[in-house]
Amino acid sequence: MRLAHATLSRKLSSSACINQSIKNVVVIGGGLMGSGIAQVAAQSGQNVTIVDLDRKVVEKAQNAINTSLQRVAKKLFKDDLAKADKFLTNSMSRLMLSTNPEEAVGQSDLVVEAIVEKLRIKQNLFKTLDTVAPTHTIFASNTSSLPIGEIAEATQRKDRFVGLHFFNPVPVMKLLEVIRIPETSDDTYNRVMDWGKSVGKQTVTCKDTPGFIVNRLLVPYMMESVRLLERGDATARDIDTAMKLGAGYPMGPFELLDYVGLDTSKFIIEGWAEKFPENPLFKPVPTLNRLVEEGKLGMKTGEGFYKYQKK
Ligand SMILES: CCCCCCCCCCCCC[C@H](O)CC(=O)SCCNC(=O)CCNC(=O)[C@H](O)C(C)(C)COP(=O)(O)OP(=O)(O)OC[C@H]1O[C@@H](n2cnc3c(N)ncnc32)[C@H](O)[C@@H]1OP(=O)(O)O
Ligand SMILES: NC(=O)c1ccc[n+]([C@@H]2O[C@H](COP(=O)([O-])OP(=O)(O)OC[C@H]3O[C@@H](n4cnc5c(N)ncnc54)[C@H](O)[C@@H]3O)[C@@H](O)[C@H]2O)c1
Repeated sequence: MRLAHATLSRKLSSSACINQSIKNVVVIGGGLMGSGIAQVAAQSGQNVTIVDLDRKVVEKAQNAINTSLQRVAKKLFKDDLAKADKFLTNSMSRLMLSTNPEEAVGQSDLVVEAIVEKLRIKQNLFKTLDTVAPTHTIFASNTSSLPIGEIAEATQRKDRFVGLHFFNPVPVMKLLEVIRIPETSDDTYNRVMDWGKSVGKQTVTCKDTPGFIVNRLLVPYMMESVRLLERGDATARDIDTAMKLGAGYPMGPFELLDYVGLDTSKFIIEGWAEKFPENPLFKPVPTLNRLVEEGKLGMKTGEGFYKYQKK
C-alpha cells in the first residue's frame, strides 16, 4: 500500500515537470467538467483561472474542487497528514476565480472551454477570446459531440486549436482524447499531448470525427438502453443492474445519464439529430425531453431517472 502511494506521488511530481511550456491555464465553464479540469491542472502545479457567468457558480466550483482534492489528498498521502494538508493548500492557492473571460485569458498559455454544449455559444465565446488572448495561447474545447473544426472556424488560430475531451469525473477518469483538426500544427499537438500527461492523463489521439472514439461507441449503447426502457421491455433499475453485473460496467446507462447530466445528453442528441436527420438512432427521446422540461437534469439537480439526496 505504502509503495502504491509512493508511486502515485512520484508520478504526480514527475508529471508536473513534463510540461514547461504551459504554466497558465484558463478554464471557461465551472460546471461538472470545468471544475474537474481546473482541479487536475492545479494539483499538477499549474496556475489556473476558472471562469463562469456569475460569482456564485465559480464559488461553487471552488468548493467542489476543495472537496474533491481532499479525497485525492487522502488517497495520495494516506499516512502523512501534513503532506496531505500541504498538497491541498498548495493546489487551492494556484486556483483563481473570474467572471470575466476576456480579462482572464490575458496571461494564458492554454484555454480549455467547458461551457454548455451548443455550437453557436462556443463559437461566440472563442470569437471574442481570439481577439484578446496572446498569440501563443492554445485554444481547446472539451465538447462531447460538436465538430472541433466548426468551433475553430470562429477564430483565426486554427493551427493552435484542438479538442481536449476529458471524462467525468475528471479527477478519477484516466483518459484524455486529443482531437487534431487538419490545421492543428505539430507544435500545438505536441504541447497538448505533453500537457495531458502533465495532468496525469493517458492520451489517445483521434481525428475530428463525430463522437471521437468513446462517444462514437457509448452513445449508440445509451440510445439503445433508452429505447429498451421506452418499449417497456425492462425497467431502468433492471437495465442498470444487468449492465453492471452482466457487463462489468461501473454504472448502468441510466445512472451514467444522471451522472453526465440530462441537459448535456439532450444537447448531444439534438446536435446529432440536426446533423444526421436520416439516422434513426437520433430520433427524439420522449423520456429524456420530459425529464429535462421538468428540470430533472440528473444528479446535479437532485433528480433525473433516479432521486438523489441534495448535497
Ligand atoms: C435518455 C437518454 C438518451 C441517450 C442519450 C445519450 C446521450 C449521450 C451520453 C454520453 C455522454 C458523454 C459524456 C462525455 O462526453 C464522456 C463521458 O465523460 S462519459 C462518462 C464516463 N464516466 C464513467 O463512465 C463513470 C463511471 N463510473 C465510475 O467510474 C464510478 O461509478 C465513479 C464515478 C468513479 C464512482 O465510483 P463509486 O465506487 O461508485 O464511488 P466512490 O465514491 O466510492 O468513488 C470511488 C473512488 O473514486 C474517488 N472519487 C470519486 N469521485 C471523485 C471525485 N469527484 N474526485 C476525487 N475522487 C473521486 C473516490 O474517492 C474513491 O476513491 P477510493 O476511495 O476508491 O480510493
Ligand atoms: N457532463 C459530462 O459528463 C461531460 C463529459 C465530457 C465532456 N462534457 C462536455 O463539457 C462541456 C461542459 O459540460 P458540463 O457537464 O460541465 O456542463 P455544466 O452544465 O455542468 O457546466 C457548464 C457551465 O458553463 C457555464 N457557461 C455557460 N455559458 C458560458 C459562457 N458563455 N461563459 C462562461 N461560462 C458559461 C454554465 O454557467 C455552467 O456552469 C460540454 O461541452 C459537454 O458536452 C461533458
